[in-house]
Amino acid sequence: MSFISMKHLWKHYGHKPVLENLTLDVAKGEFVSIVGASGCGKSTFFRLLLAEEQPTRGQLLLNGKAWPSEPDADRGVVFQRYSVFPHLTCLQNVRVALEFRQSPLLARLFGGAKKEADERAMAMLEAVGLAQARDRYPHEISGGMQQRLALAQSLIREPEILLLDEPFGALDPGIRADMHELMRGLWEKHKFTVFMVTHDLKEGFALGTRLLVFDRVRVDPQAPDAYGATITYDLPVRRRDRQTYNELSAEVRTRMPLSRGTDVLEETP
Ligand SMILES: Nc1ncnc2c1ncn2[C@@H]1O[C@H](COP(=O)(O)OP(=O)(O)OP(=O)(O)O)[C@@H](O)[C@H]1O
Repeated sequence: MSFISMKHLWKHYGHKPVLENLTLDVAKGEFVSIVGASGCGKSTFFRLLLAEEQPTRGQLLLNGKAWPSEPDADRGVVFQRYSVFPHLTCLQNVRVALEFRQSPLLARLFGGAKKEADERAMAMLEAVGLAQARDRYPHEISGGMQQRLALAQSLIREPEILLLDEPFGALDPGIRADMHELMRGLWEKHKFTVFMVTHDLKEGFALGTRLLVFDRVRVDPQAPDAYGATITYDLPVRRRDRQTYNELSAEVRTRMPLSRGTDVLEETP
């Protein structure tokens, strides 16, 4: 039995299919990179995984059981744009994620529970390299540091499934490389299952154990909304040599219209 299983999954908005006939099995601990042209339904796919939306048809199973019907802490998400609270320090930003979980009504902890939450939040800040910034506010730290903070906020809740929606897309290349290293280390340590949308194929190959390509296989120019996207490529990715990487990149490139970031295929990840 797979950890996550989709069978003939469809998602319509009104009469318009956005995703059609997705069938996919994902094992626990996989790192699934997702690429696809703009507007082909990647965010919609995430909303299904977060249970913010329900499939129109088909099955979505977690450990063989019906998918949870509401968002919960088992699925964390990190977006491209910094989603941290501007009025809270780094430490408070991470602690509040625990407070929301443990005290959903007040989002406040007191006494021993608060001390313990502070210790855990501090350990998480250390894990993402932000220990020195504990008392600084988001506007006082860089974009890369804010993304580290957003990651810490998600990870403190120990999600089983982590959804990354172009998490490094707004960062400079040098900072992205550091973030990749951090992400890989956290994933190897915590073993959560990751889905990461990226427009950068190289990033998808560098971090993923698997690469999915979303694309529309059926297109009717007279009725542009008649068909949705599906998974057209599902490639295993391992640390490979340059030749294999280039072959895989070329395969994906034939399936996916060129979009932002796909011009970085010449180097080995
Ligand atoms: N709530 C909604 N109601 C109606 N249509 C929607 C809704 N959400 C998304 N869509 C449509 O579904 C399609 C897929 O949108 P989605 O945001 O999932 O694509 P995407 O692949 O994430 O795009 P991008 O890469 O640009 O972020 C688009 O045509 C969008 O207009």
